[in-house]
Formats: sequence, structure tokens, C-alpha cells
Amino acid sequence: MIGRLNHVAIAVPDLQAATAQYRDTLGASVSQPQALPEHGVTVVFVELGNTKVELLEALGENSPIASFLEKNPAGGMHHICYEVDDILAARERLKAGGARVLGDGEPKTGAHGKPVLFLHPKDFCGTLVELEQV
Ligand SMILES: CC[C@H](C(=O)O)C(=O)SCCNC(=O)CCNC(=O)[C@H](O)C(C)(C)COP(=O)(O)OP(=O)(O)OC[C@H]1O[C@@H](n2cnc3c(N)ncnc32)[C@H](O)[C@@H]1OP(=O)(O)O
Ligand SMILES: [Co+2]
Repeated sequence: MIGRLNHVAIAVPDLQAATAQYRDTLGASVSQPQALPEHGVTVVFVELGNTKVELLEALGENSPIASFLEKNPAGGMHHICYEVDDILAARERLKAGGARVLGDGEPKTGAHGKPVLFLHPKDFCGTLVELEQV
């Protein structure tokens, strides 16, 4: 069911500083910031050739990453995103297997303009999992 690794996400307290770290200190190619108010984050993508790192900063009052950043004030690994070719089929199979699909369970449009879903970290080795249909 899951395919390629689409991105690994790191939540950060300061997206500009984190972008400078990756661009200037690590010499990586970093995209322009993308505000995603419907997701409560602003993101950039670090292009790595074989996959991406998503750097994300809280946006707005009810950001879903606010409490993560309270617990991890310097930032930290936040989620991992796997590609699937049929997100609704994946959702039904996961639900049938007892996994918790977060939110209302309906795919939302992610930063790449593709449908995404999130799976509860407690069901997947303490790791928040994002699925993106490609
Ligand atoms: C889609 C746009 C973009 C893209 O790539 O295209 C993005 O990726 S946007 C990313 C931001 N959006 C989300 O993360 C949506 C899904 N996340 C959530 O719904 C919440 O963050 C949730 C439910 C995972 C956690 O919410 P919250 O932190 O408020 O709940 P708790 O504090 O009660 O946490 C419950 C329990 O889970 C542990 N936890 C929380 N976040 C993570 C995490 N990122 N990785 C691992 N574990 C996590 C938390 O520590 C609690 O555990 P406990 O042992 O009970 O303390
Ligand atoms: Co993501």
C-alpha cells in the first residue's frame, strides 16, 4: 500500500532561521514559504533529490503543531509522509485494520496540491504518518 517516502517533516519555532540553516549552513535548495492557513502551518520544502524535508512553522491560533512545539521548543521531527496511489482505498483498509484516521477522515489538499490524510502517531510506532496520493 505505501510507496515512496514523499517527505520527512520537521516542526520549527522560526521558519526563517531554519530555512537559513538548511540553505546557508547545509547548502541545500529550499523553496519559498507556503502559508497553508487551512492546515495551520507555513511550510518550505528542502529538495534532496531522492526525497524532501518539509520545515513547518505554526500559523494562526489553532495550529495543530502548537502543542508539539510547546513540548519541543527547539523543534523536532514531526511527521513522515508516504505516497499512496489511492488514498480512499488506503483509508478504508487502514480503518478496517483499526487505525485512527485523524480529523473528519476526509482527505484534504496538502502543500503539493494533492489529497492527504494523517494517521494517529500512537498507532504507528509513536510517529505521526501522513499519506499523500500521487
Ligand atoms: C497537509 C499540509 C502539509 C503537507 O505536508 O502537505 C502538512 O504536513 S501539515 C502538518 C500539520 N498538520 C498536522 O499535523 C495534522 C495532523 N496532526 C494532528 O491532528 C495533531 O497534531 C495530533 C492529533 C497528531 C496531535 O495533536 P496534539 O499534539 O494537540 O495532541 P496531544 O498533545 O493530545 O497528543 C496526543 C499524543 O500524541 C503525541 N504526539 C502529538 N504529536 C505528535 C507527533 N507529531 N509525533 C509523535 N507523537 C505525537 C503526544 O505526545 C501525545 O502523546 P502522550 O504520550 O499522550 O503525551
Ligand atoms: Co507534511
